[in-house]
Amino acid sequence: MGKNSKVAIVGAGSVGATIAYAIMLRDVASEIMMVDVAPEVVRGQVLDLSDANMITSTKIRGATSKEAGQADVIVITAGAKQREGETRTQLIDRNYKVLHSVIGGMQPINQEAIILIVSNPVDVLTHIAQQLAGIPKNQVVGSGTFLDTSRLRVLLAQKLQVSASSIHAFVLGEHGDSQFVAWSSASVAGKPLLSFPEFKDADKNAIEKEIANKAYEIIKMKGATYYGIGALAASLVDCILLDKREVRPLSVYVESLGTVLSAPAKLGYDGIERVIDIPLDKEERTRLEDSAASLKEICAKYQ
Ligand SMILES: NC(=O)C1=CN([C@@H]2O[C@H](COP(=O)(O)OP(=O)(O)OC[C@H]3O[C@@H](n4cnc5c(N)ncnc54)[C@H](O)[C@@H]3O)[C@@H](O)[C@H]2O)C=CC1
Ligand SMILES: CC(=O)C(=O)O
Repeated sequence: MGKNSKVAIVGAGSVGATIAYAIMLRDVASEIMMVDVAPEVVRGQVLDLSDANMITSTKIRGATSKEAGQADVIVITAGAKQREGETRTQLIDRNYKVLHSVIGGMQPINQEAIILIVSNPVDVLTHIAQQLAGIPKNQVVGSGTFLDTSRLRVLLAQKLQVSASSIHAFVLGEHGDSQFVAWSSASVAGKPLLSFPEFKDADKNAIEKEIANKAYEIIKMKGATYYGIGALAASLVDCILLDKREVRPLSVYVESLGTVLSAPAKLGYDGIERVIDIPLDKEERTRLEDSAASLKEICAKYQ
């Protein structure tokens, strides 16, 4: 743990609190500051989370937006969540306003900070945050399709009976309905995934649908998703604070497509240090371009 590794979490709802909890259990931050427009929620979450302080050194407290703007890592989870059947992009009008007020309230933001956007629609909000934050673009990143990729690897791991971390496969594009699986580059130990006998008759479309629908399914059953993103976002915070340079599918600006969407990117202390141009076949390239076009159309309304 760094001596002064301060994390701010703006939005102390289910996702914000779960990320805070996962960061505390990893013991990688010296302090977590929680911020929300609802002061009672912050007080309640801080009291509850502080009960874990016997087994973690990460201190937790409520803070102002200005204090949050001076953190090393600022995680934004503020805003509306999907209701049953609602898409992520349908949240844009509400969450654009929230993002505007969150970023405005933190100004001037620490020039060295890394901002991690989690609120949805995450790719569009990351693009907007890159324009509003006043810090270099590569220091503003979204959690993107990291969650979908985890869902995919867990499912593939069950089919292959290997650990999910031994599978190299990415969900790319939008963290949303136009996402796709980069099957042509998926592998285990360098062997193409689709050449394994377990995948000989696999219905790739059905797997893609299952991954893309998982959030809708969970929301239908319990109203929200937060454990998966909590664990994964905490691992991204860890990756930044410890300069791990892991390659993760994150919402980043892709120069060749002129927009923000998920691509494999190297994440470390300085934020996004490199975006990797993953090999895609013709169909996957078309799906990436289609995903970019749909995101650009939404972003254009908020320039
Ligand atoms: N990127 C991803 O993979 C995932 C993203 N999400 C997204 O995370 C967001 C949060 O979801 P939940 O925590 O379940 O919602 P929630 O309703 O439990 O919490 C949202 C919190 O944001 C706060 N808030 C609203 N406006 C604010 C402002 N201007 N400043 C500070 N706080 C403000 C609310 O008071 C509330 O406490 C949603 O947009 C959801 O779609 C959720 C799961 C996965
Ligand atoms: C809500 C959301 O974005 C997810 O669980 O994928």
